[in-house]
Order: sequence, then structure tokens, then C-alpha cells
Amino acid sequence: MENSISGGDFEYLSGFGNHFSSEALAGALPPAQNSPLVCPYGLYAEQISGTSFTSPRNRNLRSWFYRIKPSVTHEPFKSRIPSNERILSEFNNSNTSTNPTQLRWKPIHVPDSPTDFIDGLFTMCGSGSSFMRHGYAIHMYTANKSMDNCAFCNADGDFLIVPQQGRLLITTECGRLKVSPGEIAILPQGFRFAVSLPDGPSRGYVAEIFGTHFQLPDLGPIGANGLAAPRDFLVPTAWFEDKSYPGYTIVQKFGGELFFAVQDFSPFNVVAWHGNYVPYKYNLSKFCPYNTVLFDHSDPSINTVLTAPTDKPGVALLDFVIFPPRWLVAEHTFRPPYYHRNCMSEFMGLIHGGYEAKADGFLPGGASLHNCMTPHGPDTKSYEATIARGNDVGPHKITDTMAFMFESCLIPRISKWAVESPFLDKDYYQCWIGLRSHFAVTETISNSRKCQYDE
Ligand SMILES: O=C(O)Cc1cc(O)ccc1O
Ligand SMILES: [Fe+2]
Repeated sequence: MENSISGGDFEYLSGFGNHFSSEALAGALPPAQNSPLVCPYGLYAEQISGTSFTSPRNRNLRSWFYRIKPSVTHEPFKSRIPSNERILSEFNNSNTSTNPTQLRWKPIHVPDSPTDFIDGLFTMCGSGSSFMRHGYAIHMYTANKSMDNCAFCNADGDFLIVPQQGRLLITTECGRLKVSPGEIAILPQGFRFAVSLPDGPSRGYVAEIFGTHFQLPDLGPIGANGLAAPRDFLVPTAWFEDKSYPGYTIVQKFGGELFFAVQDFSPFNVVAWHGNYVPYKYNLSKFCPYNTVLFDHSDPSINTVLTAPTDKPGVALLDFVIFPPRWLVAEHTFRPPYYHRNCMSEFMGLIHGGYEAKADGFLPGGASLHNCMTPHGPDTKSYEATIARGNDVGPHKITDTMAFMFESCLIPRISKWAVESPFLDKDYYQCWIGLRSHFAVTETISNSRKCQYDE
């Protein structure tokens, strides 16, 4: 089932995992087969596969494009010199370091020099290898100019883009997506796309996954509804340009290296397409969050938007979790996140507003990494303020906030750029140093005796 949704001059199809079809010219889709001898309007048929041909049907992803010229019509790929060494797709001790310290970055400035989405993309951390088809990379981007006469193609994995500042107009082979801060976009492995910046300077976060794709989390006992609803995922409708573009460049990220190939036409020449391997976007404000309704703090997995699974049940290669505006109602409960150590590793970003566990220092456009088993939790100010408010707080709504977490079972190694960055907050540890002991032996003993014996 498909629905068409209009977003100004951008039209979308709605649904997650659907088999979609879209025509920019009526009759451009072959009616009864994928590869007719001659396609309508003299188009070329081309398939893009997002899973092996033989993947089980419920996981099989592929789409068919009907395009003016096939993608193969280009000069040979050449290594881009200088290559952008700020992008990594495998992580080992020759290119990254490991570090159990709590790490935090201040908001990263958008440079003054002309920088498009490709030039402005840099890896923060990651694990595994795109070659081995297992792992992920976490990147950030800062850009101030639209991609011009070029398209990007990531052969390594899927991008989940979280814009924090500035809208992105993303032209893809399936059509165009307008993505505002507060929305996310997924650009699956292999799709060609170009990013324009209608608002000027732009900044955001990118999670890249190797060897698998995002899916909606199971809802378990929550039931059939809640969290992200499938119908709120929006897929572009066919859009094409039939122009000659001398010197048009396809920049291909392959094994973390950038290659380029020149052609003389736009890659956005798909007049019609059908399939279930598609780019899409999602507005985080549509998310229906869940939480405790009586006592104690729920684990953040309760608000998972999308998950990239591993073969182990319940263990994610990468979960995308959000901390949206919501009511806090728990009684006799420490409401902010608990102090904890996690066998999973947690990378966090902030799209706007503040974050309940950090009174200072964690700012929109900044980031933090709490690696495997690294202790963390509310800073001193947040802890003291929570205790000072006491028990009679009543229902309280957290508003104007959108923090998120990329959480993984694979332990990230940290890029040179991230470690040497002037935006690294060297004093991060100080935010917990002031946590005082509130231990009072007499009171505690009398309380525990009371519980045990005085009932
Ligand atoms: O560390 C963090 O801030 C993320 C987080 C939030 C939460 O509410 C519970 C656990 C957790 O890791
Ligand atoms: Fe955490």
C-alpha cells in the first residue's frame, strides 16, 4: 500500500519497508516485467541491490531504476588526491586510538573556507570494517556550500544523517528529500546523492553501518503501536533532470577512500523506479515516546527509533535512540539518567535544547562518547539540583530538547581528528569531580534496621 504525501514542492510516499513505485512521467514504469527488451520512452533498466540476491524474502532489498543513461556510463574511477584522510571505514591501531576516558566535544565550528558535505565529513570514531561488512563509523559534518556538479556515492554502508543546523536538500536517484534539523535521513549503501544547503552553514551527525540495514525495533510487550510509526517514514517520489553536465563528478567512498569518476550527465536521470531499497526521512517530533508511569528510570532503549541488528538477538550493531520532549512522572525516583557502566558503547549528540543529565557543557552540535564500561551519569549540578527538588516534584514536562544516542555492541576506536580536535573538552571529567559523599552511617543503619526488623 502506498500513500502520497505532499511537502510543499516535495512529494513523498509513506511507509517503512514497503514496495514502492513512482513515475515522474506517466507510463515510464514497465507494466509487467523488470527488464523488457525495450523500456518505455527508451529508458535503460538498472537494478540496485541492498542485500545479496539470495537473502531471505523478508530481508531482501532491491529497487529498479528506469533511467535516461545507465550509471556505468562514466570514465574510470581515479583516486581523489589529496584523499580525505578524515574519513575512515575500518578501525585499527594504525589509524585510530582507543581510550576509556569519558570524552566530550564542544560544538564544532563550520569553517569559513568553501566546504561542501563531502569536504566537511570527518570520522569521530567507529569499529569493525566496511570490507568485512561488519561495523560502523560515526562521523560529523560541517558545511557551508552546496555540492556543485558532483554526487556522492557511499559503497561502504548506509548513512543515517542527523542534521543539527541548517536544512539539507538531498537529491537522490529516487527523488528529492528536504531534511530539516529535527528530521533524519537514511541514504542506503550505493545510492548516489547530492546535498544542497538552502540555509547556508550546516552541521550534523552521521552514523554509518556496514553490512546490514536499519529496521524498526520490535515492540515486544508495548504492543502493536508506539515509538516510530511506519507511516511516518517518507520516501521521495521520482524526479529527474535530462541535462548534459560536462565534467560531472561521481565521488565514490569505497573502503573509506574517496575515488572520482567523470561523466557528462546528471546521475539524477531516473524517470521512474520501483522497489523496497530506498532513501527515506523521518521527523523525530512524530515519535511516540514511552516511559515509566510509576517509579524508577526506564532504560533508554525504550525510545529506539531505528535499530541495525547483529546476528545475536537483542544485541545491536547500532541503535538510534532519542530523548524527546516528554512527561516525567515517576514517584520517589531519581528521574535523570542513573549512574551506570554499560557493556555497550554510547555516542551522544544534541540537536537542540539541553540534556537532563548535563547542566553545563553538553551543547547543541557537541558530542560525547562513553565507551564500553566507562562510568558516567548526571553531572554534579544536575545531581544536586535533583536532590534539592526532593520528592514532591509532581508531573514535569521536559520541553525544548532533542538529544540522541548511537549505541553499539562494538567498541569504538577514536579517530586522530577527534582526539586532537581543539573542540575536545579537556575538562569534561570535572563535571563529576564535585559529587560529594552523602554517606551517613547512623542514618543508613537505622533505616536499614528499620526495613529489616521493625516492620
Ligand atoms: O548516558 C546517557 O546519558 C544515556 C542514557 C540515558 C538514560 O536515560 C539511561 C541510560 C543511558 O545510558
Ligand atoms: Fe549512558
